[in-house]
Amino acid sequence: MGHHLFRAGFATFVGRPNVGKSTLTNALVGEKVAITSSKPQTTRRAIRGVVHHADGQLILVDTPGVHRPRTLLGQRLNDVVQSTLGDVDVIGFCLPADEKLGPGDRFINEQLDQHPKAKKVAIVTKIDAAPRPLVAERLLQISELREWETIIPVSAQSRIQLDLLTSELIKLLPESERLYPADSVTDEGLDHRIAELVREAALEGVQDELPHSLAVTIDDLVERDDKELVEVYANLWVERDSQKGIIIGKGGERLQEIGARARAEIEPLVGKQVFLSIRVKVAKEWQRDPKQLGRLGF
Ligand SMILES: Nc1nc2c(ncn2[C@@H]2O[C@H](COP(=O)(O)OP(=O)(O)OP(=O)(O)O)[C@@H](O)[C@H]2O)c(=O)[nH]1
Repeated sequence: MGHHLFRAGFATFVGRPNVGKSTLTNALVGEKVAITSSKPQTTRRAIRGVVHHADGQLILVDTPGVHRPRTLLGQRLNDVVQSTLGDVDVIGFCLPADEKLGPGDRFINEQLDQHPKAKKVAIVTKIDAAPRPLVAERLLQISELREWETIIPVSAQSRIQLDLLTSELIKLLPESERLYPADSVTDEGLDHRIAELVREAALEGVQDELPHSLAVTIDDLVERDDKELVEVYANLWVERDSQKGIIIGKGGERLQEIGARARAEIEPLVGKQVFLSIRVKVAKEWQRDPKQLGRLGF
């Protein structure tokens, strides 16, 4: 083979909550957490990860779940989604193999019409969780939604067709030199990564109602000169006093568990020992209040 085209560009995954976007992103990027200080001038978007491939560089951009907004938070998230979608080379619409096409999917599909420049790929997720005939039926239904560049069935969990997905996505990117150095995986801010890890730790094992009412902010990150230690001061926001009780637990037991779990994830990330302080605070009805939302970074 002679001349070898290199491609690079941006893609984002959209889809209803829980269809497997995060799992797929992590599976493609290959590392859950990796930090690099390099920041190309090409983008201000939230980079979730960079997939390096012989033929190109696929930069995955984060989008919060597109859904029908019920609260102000939902509305804000949708605005973020819209501005991200206007900006990427490829949109991967994730639809789970093990669930029927629903009004939520059709709503998102209609939203995609507003972004004619982006190439659209249907990604059928979780094919390990559905019998073959059902996957086939789903593929047919999805093919009727619109003219896709391609439709690719995958399983992030069982690592089925992930390489194919990567190379198909790269084929749709513009010809370009590398946009990121070859060793970078993600450049998301350290504060943000840490906040996410605290949030994940807090969500482990809690019941349905709570997750949407949780937000984490980082007040301060202090790198100590006198020892190999980073001090992290985090706030964990809930909406109601009752939720505060649930998070803290009897005698503070749950909060301690959350801290220990989060610390175990943060330490490899910063490469040092971590002192983690988590304060649980109540921001009443924060999902509906613009001032609070601003403060929590939405
Ligand atoms: N069987 C199976 N389950 C999967 C697969 N990928 C993800 N899941 C599960 O589906 C659930 C949702 O996955 P996420 O990756 O969090 O979904 P998401 O679309 O990022 O969800 P939001 O963050 O709410 O938008 C989790 O319980 C995953 O373990 C897969 O390939 N196969």
